[in-house]
Amino acid sequence: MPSLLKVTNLCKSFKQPSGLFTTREKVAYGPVSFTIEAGQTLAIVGESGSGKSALVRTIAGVLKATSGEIFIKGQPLESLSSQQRCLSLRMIFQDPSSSLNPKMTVGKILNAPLELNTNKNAKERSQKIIETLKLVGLLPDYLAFFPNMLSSVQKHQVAIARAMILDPDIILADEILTTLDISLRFKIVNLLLNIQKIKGTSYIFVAHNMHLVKHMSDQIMVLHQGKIIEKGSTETICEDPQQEQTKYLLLTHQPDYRK
Ligand SMILES: Nc1ncnc2c1ncn2[C@@H]1O[C@H](COP(=O)(O)OP(=O)(O)OP(=O)(O)O)[C@@H](O)[C@H]1O
Repeated sequence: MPSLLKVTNLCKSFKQPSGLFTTREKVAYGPVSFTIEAGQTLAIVGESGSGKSALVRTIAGVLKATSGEIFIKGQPLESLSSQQRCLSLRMIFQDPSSSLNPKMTVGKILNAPLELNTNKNAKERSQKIIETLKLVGLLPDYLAFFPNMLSSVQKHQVAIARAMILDPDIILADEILTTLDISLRFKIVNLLLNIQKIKGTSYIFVAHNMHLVKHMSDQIMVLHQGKIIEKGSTETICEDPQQEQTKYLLLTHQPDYRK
């Protein structure tokens, strides 16, 4: 049976000006290969500029890969319609304060993907919206709220609801916890773990905080200057890191780390 997500030799480079009339290729990451199965969580970690965001943005379809392939359940991602992609993969962006349209109510924000990607009628959409709000721990009262009426954690809950409303197989989350303080981070992590238990969703997480990564991921992939320098089960990577960069990441986020 094919893997839920298979990434093969994926590369991304950007053209950058190097003189008045010349450009040069700047490699953001690659070649990168990995697989993820249903219900698993992969954490992508690495120092700033190592290519984490560019990688998840490519998988989400926001960036076009320079080379390499992405397969969902054995099918090339490019062969899927935009509707099929949305039903397979949804992205949660870094800062919900800027990714939620301030002019739309929570109800409209959650209705939009259903209207665009499903054949549900108004009643079915309304039921799905209420069910999804419940899944993320919000009451139906929030349907009429605008984003500026929500606390930062509630904005995260709505961003997660917007990603979950189509019941995707995979959620891509790019440093979604950085704007929250530590207790709220754990609230959101626990919410995501609970959703995973109920729905079997797979997550790909870009994260800096190794403590949270340890708490919620099954696999860790460490990027350094666009290359995978270490990859394995969370337990193995955290207990026996092989690379200096991995040890440094663990050291900076785990005061009790002694290796
Ligand atoms: N749109 C772009 N145009 C040109 N170069 C880019 C672009 N986006 C990213 N890069 C470059 O690609 C490399 C990887 O960037 P990326 O944002 O993926 O790193 P990151 O690991 O997510 O960093 P951070 O943790 O700071 O978000 C960097 O050198 C960056 O300057």
